Amino acid sequence: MTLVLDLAEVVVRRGTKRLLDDVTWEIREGERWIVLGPNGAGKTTLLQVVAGQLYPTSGWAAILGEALGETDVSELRTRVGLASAALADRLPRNEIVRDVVLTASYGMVGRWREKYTDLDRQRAEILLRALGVLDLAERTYGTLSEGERKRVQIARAMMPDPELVLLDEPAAGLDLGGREDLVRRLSNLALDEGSPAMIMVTHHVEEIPAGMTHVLMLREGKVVAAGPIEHTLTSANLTSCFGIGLELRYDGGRYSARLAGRERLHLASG
Ligand SMILES: Nc1ncnc2c1ncn2[C@@H]1O[C@H](COP(=O)(O)OP(=O)(O)OP(=O)(O)O)[C@@H](O)[C@H]1O
Repeated sequence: MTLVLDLAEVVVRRGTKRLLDDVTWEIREGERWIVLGPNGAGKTTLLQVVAGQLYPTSGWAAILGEALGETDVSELRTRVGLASAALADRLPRNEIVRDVVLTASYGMVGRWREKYTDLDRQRAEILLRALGVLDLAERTYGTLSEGERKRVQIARAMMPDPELVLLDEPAAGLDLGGREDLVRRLSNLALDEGSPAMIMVTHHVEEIPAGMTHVLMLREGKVVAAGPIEHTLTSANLTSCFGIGLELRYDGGRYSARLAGRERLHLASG
C-alpha cells in the first residue's frame, strides 16, 4: 500500500539553524495524527513540507506517493486540504462564506470566472452544515467571529475531497465553548471511516479530539517520540517534549496535562 506520507531524514535549514532536524515519519491510510510541541518546535515548518509548500534542504519527502522535487506540486496541492493561519490571512474578507468554501475546489482564494456544478454547491453545503456554520453561508467572511472563521476554514480544507487534510492549530484563539464545540466536530470527522488521513497541529493535549490515532512530538526540530497515541502520549514523553515536568491524564476520551507533583512543590516553595 502506498504511504500517505513518507519522510526520511528531512532537514530544513535556514542559515545555521535547523528548523527540522532529521525528521523521519510515515503515515498510512486511515491514520489521524496529532503533531504536538512547544512554540518554535518546527510544527508549522513540518506542515509546510507536508503541504508541498516547502522543499527540504536535504532528505526525502513523498506525499501521497509523489516525491517532492520530482512532481508537479500544484496538482499535489489539490489533493491535500489545508487550514492554517497563513492561508486564512489570504482569504478575501469581502467574499461570502459559501464562495470561500467553493473556491477550494480549484485551489483558489477569491472567486474569478470559474464555474461550479450543483454537486460542488451541495458538497459545500454539507460541509458547512457539518461544521455548524451553514446559516452563515451568505455572510461576508470578514464579518465572522474568530471561532466561526475557524470552522469555515476547516470546511474549506475538506472541500476538494482531499486524500490528506492538514489542520494547523484549528482551536487557537477560541473561547472555551468554541474550543469544545470544535473539538467535538473534529472528533466526528476523525471517527468517520470515510474521512481522509488527518494531521492536526496543536500545543495543547486538551485540544486532541477523540478518534486521533497517532502522535508525533517535536522539540527543536527533532522528533522526540512518534507512534500510536495510547502508547506514545505519556507523561514522560510530554515532559521531554515541553522541557518541564508534566503529568498527563486521560478521562472520558479526552486528555489533560498539568505540572507534575514535584514541579508544583518546587514552584510553591519559590
Ligand atoms: N525563514 C526563517 N529563518 C530563520 N528561522 C526561521 C525561519 N522560519 C522559521 N524560523 C524559526 O524556526 C523555528 C520553527 O518555526 P515554526 O513556525 O515551524 O515553529 P512552530 O512549532 O510552528 O511554532 P509555534 O508553535 O510558535 O507556531 C522557530 O524558532 C522560528 O523562529
